[in-house]
Amino acid sequence: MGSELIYRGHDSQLATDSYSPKPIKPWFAVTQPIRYMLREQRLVFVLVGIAIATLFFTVIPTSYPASYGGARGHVAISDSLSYYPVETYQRAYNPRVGFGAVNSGGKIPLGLKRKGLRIVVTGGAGFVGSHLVDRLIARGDSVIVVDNFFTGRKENVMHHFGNPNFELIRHDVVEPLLLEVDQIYHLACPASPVHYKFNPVKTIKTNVVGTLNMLGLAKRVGARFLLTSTSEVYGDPLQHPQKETYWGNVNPIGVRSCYDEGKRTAETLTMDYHRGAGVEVRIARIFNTYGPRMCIDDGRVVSNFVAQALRKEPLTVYGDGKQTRSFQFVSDLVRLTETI
Ligand SMILES: O=c1ccn([C@@H]2O[C@H](COP(=O)(O)OP(=O)(O)O[C@H]3OC[C@@H](O)[C@H](O)[C@H]3O)[C@@H](O)[C@H]2O)c(=O)[nH]1
Repeated sequence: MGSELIYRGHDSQLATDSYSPKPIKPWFAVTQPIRYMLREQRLVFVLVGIAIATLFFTVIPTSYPASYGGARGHVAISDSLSYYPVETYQRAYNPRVGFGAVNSGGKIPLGLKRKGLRIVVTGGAGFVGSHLVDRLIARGDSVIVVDNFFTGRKENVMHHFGNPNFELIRHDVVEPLLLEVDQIYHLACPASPVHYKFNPVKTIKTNVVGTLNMLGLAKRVGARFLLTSTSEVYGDPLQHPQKETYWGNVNPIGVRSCYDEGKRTAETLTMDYHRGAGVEVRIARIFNTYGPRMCIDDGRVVSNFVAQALRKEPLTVYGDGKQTRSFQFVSDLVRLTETI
């Protein structure tokens, strides 16, 4: 039995001896693809192709609308909305900057969508604010509404509840607030004379302290800031229609001055943050606006007249009835506010 085992061992040795491994590839087989690339200037063509592709994706601007990019231009807008065409403050580098440079340099390859902005809208549950929120969400941005619900209503923004791009915060802008955002639309303040005269000290505090807080936030996070001001900065104007260069005729101690002077101070603060701290700003002087979601008890002339007409009551004209106003529909206002 033992010899048999020895014999088998010989067999297996023989089998091992007869094994012939694969011959190792010669060196030229490894270098063959490289030689192939080097022949007939193929490598040159590959490098030129890479260079063209790089140039195409980095230098050629994409086809975004002009309203989203580039430096500030003078936008043609109606008499009912005015603003200061302040120069764009160009930051050295910020991948999440606002309208001014969101797509500068055409860095977004073709076929990719614009990245949505993070925007806070103060007073976003109000009449004008809620329409602006609708617009911003429709174009793909993420919106945080900040509202104390003094005149704003949850019903105005309820249709966005459950949308991941929408958040609602009950907050009064006279208290500081820290949010990481790209843009700030600062609308928070009662706008109807009936409402802003209800608590005049609170009105001027909202306009001064509230605007200071929001400008401080804009400076801190590098956000673009838009102030909704008012035609009332012209006071009892001596020029008709009022040009942006007109400085107004305002009574500093009148019953409307909490709003008029409050908004004038808010404009001053806005320009000082722009000049002194380089915050990118816009100011929209909004005239008398009407449209859906306006409260029936808003107190302004359009809602008052509509309510009285529906009740078949005579329309009440205050004073001598010779006063004039510029009126605009809310969707026109929102479209223009978004553009500037
Ligand atoms: O029932 C009314 C209400 C108002 N009026 C008159 O209609 C004119 C318009 O008054 P409104 O109350 O609608 O408001 P105003 O135009 O004075 O200001 C409004 O427009 C500009 C916005 O920026 C302000 O926020 C807003 O208050 C005023 O002369 C007012 O006296 C009436 O004759 N009857």
